[in-house]
Amino acid sequence: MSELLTAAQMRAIEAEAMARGDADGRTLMERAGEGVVDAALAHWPDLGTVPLSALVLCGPGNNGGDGFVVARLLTERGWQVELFLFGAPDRLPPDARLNHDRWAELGRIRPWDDAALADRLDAGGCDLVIDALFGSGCSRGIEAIAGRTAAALGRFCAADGRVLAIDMPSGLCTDSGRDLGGVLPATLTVTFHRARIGQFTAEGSAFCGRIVVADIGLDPGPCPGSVTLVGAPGPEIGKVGAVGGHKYSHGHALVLAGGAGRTGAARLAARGALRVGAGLVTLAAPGEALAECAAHLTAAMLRRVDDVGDLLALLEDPRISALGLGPGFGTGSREAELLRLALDSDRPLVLDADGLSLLAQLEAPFSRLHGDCVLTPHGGEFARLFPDLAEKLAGRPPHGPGFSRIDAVRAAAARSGAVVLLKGADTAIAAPDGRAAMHAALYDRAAPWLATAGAGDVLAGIVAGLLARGRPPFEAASLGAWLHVEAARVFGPGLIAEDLPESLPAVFRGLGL
Ligand SMILES: NC(=O)C1=CN([C@@H]2O[C@H](COP(=O)(O)OP(=O)(O)OC[C@H]3O[C@@H](n4cnc5c(N)ncnc54)[C@H](OP(=O)(O)O)[C@@H]3O)[C@@H](O)[C@H]2O)[C@@H](O)CC1
Ligand SMILES: Nc1ncnc2c1ncn2[C@@H]1O[C@H](COP(=O)(O)OP(=O)(O)O)[C@@H](O)[C@H]1O
Ligand SMILES: [K+]
Repeated sequence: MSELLTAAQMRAIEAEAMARGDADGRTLMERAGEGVVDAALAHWPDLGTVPLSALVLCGPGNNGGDGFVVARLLTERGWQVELFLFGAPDRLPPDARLNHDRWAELGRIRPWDDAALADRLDAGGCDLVIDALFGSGCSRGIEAIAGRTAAALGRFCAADGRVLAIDMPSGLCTDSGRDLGGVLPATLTVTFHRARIGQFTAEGSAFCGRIVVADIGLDPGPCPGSVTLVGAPGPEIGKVGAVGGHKYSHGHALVLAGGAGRTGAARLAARGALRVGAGLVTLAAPGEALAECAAHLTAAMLRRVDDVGDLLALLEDPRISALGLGPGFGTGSREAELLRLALDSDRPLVLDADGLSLLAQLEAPFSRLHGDCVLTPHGGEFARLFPDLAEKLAGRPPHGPGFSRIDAVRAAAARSGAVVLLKGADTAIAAPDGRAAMHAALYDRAAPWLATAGAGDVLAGIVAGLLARGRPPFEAASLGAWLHVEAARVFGPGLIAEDLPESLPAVFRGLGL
C-alpha cells in the first residue's frame, strides 16, 4: 500500500520540513531537478549514452523553477537545451528566480510563443521535452496559453517522442485528475515524495504516461488524511491463519437472488463469495427460481425465500455472517420488503445493482444504513443515490482543485453512514470516518477486459465473502477491489465474468498462500 496526496498535503509536508530546518526550498528544488534527470535516464537508458537535445518549457511558478534546474543539469551533461519561459522573470517566486538566474548564465531564455513552440515540435529533432509549465499550482485551463503546443505534443508523443512532465502534466488537476483545459500530454511524469491522487483517477493516467516518484528527502512518515493506493494484500487474506478451523469459522454468506430467468447475477456473486474463502454460501431464491438455481449450483447451498417470513426464518441462524443483495434481484415490492429486512437485520451487508436502485426509492434511505453496509455503485447507480455529487463530478471543473472521485465517495460515505465503493478503472472507496482508498486498474495494473457483463456481480460477491469472513467493511471493499482486478489480470483478455471466481485460487497462489 502507498499514499496518494493532494497538492495542499504536499505543500504542508514541504512547509513542515522547512519549519523544522530539515531542508530549505532551494535544496528541495535542486533535489527535485536531480530526481527528474535521474528518472529520465533510468526510464530511457539510451538518453545517458551520448548528449542529446532537450526542449524545456518553464512556467511562472516553482514548477518552472524545477525546469530551470533540469535545464542546467542537462547542459552540464553536454546536452543542447532550448528553453521557453511563460511569464516575467521578475515575478518568479524566490527559489525559481534563483534557478532562473543560474540558468541565464548558461543559456538563452526565449519568451513564450505557443505557435513557435508548436512549429518547433513539429520540426522534430528533439530528443526530450520537459514540461515544467505548471505543476501543483495549476489553477485553471491552459488552452489559451498552450493550445497549439498541446496539439503538437500529442503528435510528438504519437510519433514516439519523449515528453517528461515535472510533477504533473500542465493543465491536469493534481487533486482530481481532471482536465482543467488543454492538458499537455506526457509519456513520463516524475512527481516528488509521494504520488498524487490526480495521477490515478479521472483523466490522469491518459496524460501522465508512466509515473515515477522521486525521493527529495522529506519525512517518510504517513500523512494524515492521505488516500491509500490499494496494493497487494498480505497473508491475512487467506485461510492460513485459521489452521484447524471448520467451515463455519470462515463465515457464512447469504446471497439473495431474483426471480426465474435472472438468477445468473446472484449465482456469480455466490461463486465469488465462495472462492474468496467464505466457509459456506447460501443462495436464497424464490420458489419459481429454485429449479433454475439447482441446475447450476453445486458447492453453494440453496434455500427457498419467497417473502419476508422466509428470510426472517433463515436469519434466525446466527452463523449467517454477511448478506449480499442486488445483482439480478429485481425492484418489485417483494424485493423492497426483503431489502428492508436485510437492513434491519444489522448483519454486514453488500448492496449492489438493484439493491442500490431499491435503496434510492426508500424514504430517508440513508437513515436505514449502518456502518457494516458496503454500497458498490457504478457511476449510474451512484448518480441515482447521490445526484448532487455526481453532478459535481460531471463536466470540466471551472477551476482547480477540481472535485474528485475521492471527494465524491468521502461525501457519500459521510452522508450515508456506509462504506461506498464507486466502481470503474479508478475505483474510489471511502468509509464514513473519512478513510479513503483508490484502486487503480491503470498503468501496470490495467485490465480493460474486466469491463464485461457480470463482473460487478462477482465483485459484490467477493466483498460479501470477505465480510462473511469477518473483514471490516472498508478493508473488505479495498481488498475485494484488488482481488477482483488481480483475478482479471491473472486470466487475461477473453475473460468473462464466470472466469473471475475461478481465477481467485491462482491469485492466492501468486500471493504465496
Ligand atoms: N511543494 C513541494 O514540496 C515542492 C514543489 N516543487 C515544485 O513546485 C511546484 C509547485 O509550485 P507552485 O506552487 O509555484 O505552482 P506552479 O504549478 O509552478 O504554478 C503556479 C503559478 O502558475 C500560475 N498559474 C496557474 N495556473 C495558471 C494558468 N492556467 N494560466 C496562467 N497561470 C497560471 C499561478 O498564478 P495564479 O493562479 O496565482 O494566478 C502561479 O503563478 C510543484 O508542482 C513542483 O514542481 C518542487 O520544487 C519540490 C518541492
Ligand atoms: N476500464 C476498466 N478497467 C478495469 N476495470 C473496469 C473498467 N471498467 C469497469 N471496470 C470494472 O468492471 C466492473 C463492472 O461492474 P458493473 O458496472 O457493475 O457491471 P455489471 O453490472 O455488468 O457487472 C466493476 O468492478 C468495475 O470496476
Ligand atoms: K508540469
